[in-house]
Amino acid sequence: MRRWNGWGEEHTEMALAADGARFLQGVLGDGQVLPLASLDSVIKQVPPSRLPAHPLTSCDPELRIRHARGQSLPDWLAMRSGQFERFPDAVALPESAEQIRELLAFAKAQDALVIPYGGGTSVAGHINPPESSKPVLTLSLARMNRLLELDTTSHLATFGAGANGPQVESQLRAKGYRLGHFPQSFELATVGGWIASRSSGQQSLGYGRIEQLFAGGLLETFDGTLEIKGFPASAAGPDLRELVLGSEGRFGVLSEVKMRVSREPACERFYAVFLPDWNHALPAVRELVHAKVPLSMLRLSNTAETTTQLKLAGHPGQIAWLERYLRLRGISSDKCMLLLGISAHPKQLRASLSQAKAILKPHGAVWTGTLLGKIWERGRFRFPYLRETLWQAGYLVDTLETVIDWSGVERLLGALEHSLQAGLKDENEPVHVFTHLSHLYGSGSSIYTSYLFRPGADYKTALARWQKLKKAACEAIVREGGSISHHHGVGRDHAPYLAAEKGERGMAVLQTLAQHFDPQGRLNPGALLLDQGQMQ
Ligand SMILES: Cc1cc2nc3c(=O)[nH]c(=O)nc-3n(C[C@H](O)[C@H](O)[C@H](O)COP(=O)(O)OP(=O)(O)OC[C@H]3O[C@@H](n4cnc5c(N)ncnc54)[C@H](O)[C@@H]3O)c2cc1C
Repeated sequence: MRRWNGWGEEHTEMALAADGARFLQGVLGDGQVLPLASLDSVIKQVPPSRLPAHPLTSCDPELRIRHARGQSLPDWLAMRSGQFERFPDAVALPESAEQIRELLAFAKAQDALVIPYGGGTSVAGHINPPESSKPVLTLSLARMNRLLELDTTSHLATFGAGANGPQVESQLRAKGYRLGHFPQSFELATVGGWIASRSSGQQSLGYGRIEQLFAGGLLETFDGTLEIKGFPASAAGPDLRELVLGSEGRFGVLSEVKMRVSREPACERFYAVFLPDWNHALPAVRELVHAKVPLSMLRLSNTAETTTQLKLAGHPGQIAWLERYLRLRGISSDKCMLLLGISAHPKQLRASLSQAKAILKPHGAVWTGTLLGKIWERGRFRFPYLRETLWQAGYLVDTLETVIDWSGVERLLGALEHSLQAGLKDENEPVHVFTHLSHLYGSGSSIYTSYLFRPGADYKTALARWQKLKKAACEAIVREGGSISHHHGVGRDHAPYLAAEKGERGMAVLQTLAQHFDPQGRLNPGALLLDQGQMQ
């Protein structure tokens, strides 16, 4: 059973090693555990639905609770305190495009708002019912999760847009294929949600971001179905796929999506490499991407993240042994860990490996084989469960991400980390901050920063601390010329910062598109674009 107030399956946990707990206590002080509201107490708060009964909708209070919030930190604070503020009035779980169209017609007739819902893993307030006098219908794609067609000649797979990561990959694997989109939220996030919020998977270096994987599909709108035909490439004017990518449920509901798939790789390995410090590590990874070495993943942790990861990993004996070995090889406390993935035929794997080794050697790299890579691979979708463990230990964790050209990476990273480290100085409260680069391009890189802090005495303090940190970090991103999101999307939390990136004319184009698809502003208002009330 999925947790109603947090991440993932109820009985899955990720332990925090004693060494890790001591480390956190050292950097942040004693944890502060906040009390949890019970599901029963929240069920009692759910108001009567403002929507009439419909055969395709349910007003069950628990279902409404389970679709009321995503996975951002303020969502967690709302769910755990029981202060949800708002719930959808009804939830629908359509099984076909026809039913989606019927539900859109119902919403129109009832003057209701509609929130398309994939896996509900948004970390930017995408799927939270907005404050409105109108009733809210949340439309979950969870039942539209099948592989509908696999064209093995063209390597194209058509899915129901509600298929989540395991459903996508297990149906493809049975036929020897792979999509290769592995966001950390893989367990719950859906292919429709990936497209609608421009997601990026951990192996985007090899498989591409979602925009490279999305070939076409069907968008159900108030005006009928928009069919986006997929071609390998086309010069026939602007590409309509771009209307859907990042549309965040504002223009319509994706019912079917056609994805570019590959054969399962014959061989896949993840290697851990250590570099002496950030000044050696950054040019090293830049050189790797500029040389276009066929790799499927690069993930470079800065010194603070490397230290934190090794402390939280458990196995202190093995880590001490690793650190002794690295010291002997000239790598000490400033070290940066690089995880490098290759997914290929064994011959290609050997060639990529030797090319990567030749490039990294002059930068002082020490290779430690595949053991740490295997540990990472086994736990890659379990890390989100650590958030639960940290909560229980009395610490909050959140992440921020952005992207910028290589010439700005160091500057933006420094400003972002500083904004967070200094963010609670007025309360004399420490914030533990660390960063990695995990989506690298010829022209630049994403920057992914995690920050841990204590909630304070109550939920109000916790939320105020988060708001302060988030604002400082978003302002630093905008000031330094980064994008407000590399892969989490805009949602409601980042919407105030979008205009800085798109400019006045760009925003006008997006508003016009929203107006075209949804003249009455029913589809997910407040996400992506600030709506009239919020702009005043
Ligand atoms: C622990 C954790 C780790 C994460 N790691 C990553 C990561 O590595 N990479 C990454 O890219 N993101 C990551 N995310 C963010 C999140 O998983 C992504 O934004 C994901 O793409 C959301 O997919 P979803 O199916 O859960 O969509 P939802 O959260 O349900 O919805 C997101 C947006 O898409 C719209 N939408 C959803 N389905 C449809 C549809 N069928 N038609 C039209 N609109 C639709 C919604 O209206 C909403 O605006 C992470 C989140 C968490 C909690």
